[in-house]
Amino acid sequence: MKLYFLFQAACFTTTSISLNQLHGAQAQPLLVEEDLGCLNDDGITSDTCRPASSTTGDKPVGSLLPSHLPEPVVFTNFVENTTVSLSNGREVQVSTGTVTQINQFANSGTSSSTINSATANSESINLATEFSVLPQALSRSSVDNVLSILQDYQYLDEDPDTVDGMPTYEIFVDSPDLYQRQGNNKVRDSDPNFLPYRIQLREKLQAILQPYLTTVLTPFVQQHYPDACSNKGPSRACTPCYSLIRRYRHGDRVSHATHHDGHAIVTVVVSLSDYGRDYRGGLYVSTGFGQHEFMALKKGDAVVHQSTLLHGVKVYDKLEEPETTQRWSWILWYRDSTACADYSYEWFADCAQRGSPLCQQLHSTKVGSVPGIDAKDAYNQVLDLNFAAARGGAGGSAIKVARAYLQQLPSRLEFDQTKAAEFFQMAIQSHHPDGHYGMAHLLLAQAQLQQQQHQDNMYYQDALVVQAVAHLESAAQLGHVYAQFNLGMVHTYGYVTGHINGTLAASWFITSGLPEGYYVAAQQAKAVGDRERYAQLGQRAHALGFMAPWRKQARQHTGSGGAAGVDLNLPWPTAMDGRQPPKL
Ligand SMILES: O=C(O)CCC(=O)C(=O)O
Ligand SMILES: [Fe+2]
Repeated sequence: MKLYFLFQAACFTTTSISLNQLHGAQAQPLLVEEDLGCLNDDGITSDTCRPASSTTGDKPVGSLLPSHLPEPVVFTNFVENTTVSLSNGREVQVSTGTVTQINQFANSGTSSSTINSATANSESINLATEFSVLPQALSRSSVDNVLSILQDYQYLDEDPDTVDGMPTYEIFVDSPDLYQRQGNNKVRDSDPNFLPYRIQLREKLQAILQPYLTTVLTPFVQQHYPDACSNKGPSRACTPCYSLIRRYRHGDRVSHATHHDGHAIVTVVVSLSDYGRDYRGGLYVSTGFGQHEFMALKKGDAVVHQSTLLHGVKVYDKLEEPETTQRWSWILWYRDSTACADYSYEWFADCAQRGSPLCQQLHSTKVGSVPGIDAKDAYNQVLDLNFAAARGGAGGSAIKVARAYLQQLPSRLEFDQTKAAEFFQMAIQSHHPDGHYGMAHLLLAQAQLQQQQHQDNMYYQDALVVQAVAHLESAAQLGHVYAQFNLGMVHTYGYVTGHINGTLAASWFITSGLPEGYYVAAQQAKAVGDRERYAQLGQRAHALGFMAPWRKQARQHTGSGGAAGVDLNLPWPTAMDGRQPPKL
């Protein structure tokens, strides 16, 4: 049953920014088209509505367990295996994989009328992208030599990552501004206590790695992407401007949220660890329906891709000796300039013009740096590009437009919750988990508002809350860590189910892998007197940046993965016992 309900405009004094934005004086009625089964037409929960009858798929809402999350699936869609001769006479084995993003509403045209009207002008949808795997691009002995240099190095960088705002645990081997990082976050590169050793370390690493760059990886990149990398003249040849090594390890960083490498015309990732033996999971590509499929990379295998590949990292513990799980990777970000100048404003301009939604999404992040562009022009282009991209099925752009309508991102768009919900729904159709998270936020804010109006403590099982939790469960299944964290809140406070389940809550908090998740789980362990678990979880929270002076701000910049404007603290109505989740 399709029902419409309104967000009522009201003024509340509240410290929550999101609530101010949702309920401020400028709030308009929000028309959300949702299958909200048990709501009356005026948006009030009917007495007969109970969450037991509410389901996501065939499971009651509130029943999703971390163990239901998909086990790591290995990517197998390789369409070609060939031997490529490089211009220097070397031969390399290459397997080509393809990934197609699938957008249901854009393809079928049968979904809701609001969405169709938003996409009426969408043209052909082409979100396919490919990548190459070069098995054994580095010899195992070279990899072992690299690892022996780094294995015991205790002082990797710990600055906040631009994708997920957690400590990077990486070290740059090379970059155009390696030793001019004063004022930025790579503090150890300008600290005399660390610098002399780092210089030596880099020399040793370069001695091993540079020959592979010169003879295998860069020739392959230049040959494989002629238009991007070799046809623009000698000074515009693709060059490995950034070279860094990153560590993932049980107990500290084990993930890197889903993202596009918009800053690299080509990326090469070389695994320095063995899939299966050292770790499970690892580097994944995000496939058609938003699932993650993992590259079963062995030591020395390289993956080569461009910015259009949606990817991330999630390292799962080994089944045996899980505490020894680790994965190291060598990452190269190429630019199309031998001087490492930034021409990224050119990279996606043409394909964006030709109507590729992904290029439009990526180009929208670059227009501000087009030489000579004035601020107003740039602003309008960013908006147009994101609208076009969203309508073409690029979920990341749909999310940005939605957040702009909520004024969670700077924008001159009028505050409009109906539009925001429409674009969140579009993102959902593109299998972007942030669409679900955004809907959950809107629904909870609505529930919180109604609760305040009605002075009613029964909102923990309100249909709005049920629907929000259903969205959180959908997002959690797609790997959304903020949603997983908030499922921890659901079971800590008994939302929807009416049962407090501390064990399940802790399990969700830990599954999120967020420092805040480990912190709350640590507090729960402390509350039940489990000192050992408290210490262990607290240590993990600390290793991921909890309490670091930059963490909160980094979280605001990165959201759950590289895009600002999403809050970990959802506007929960008060729970059945009158408590409310803390704001972290
Ligand atoms: O560590 C990896 O395998 C890849 C990391 C990554 O995607 C990145 O740093 O952009
Ligand atoms: Fe990446």
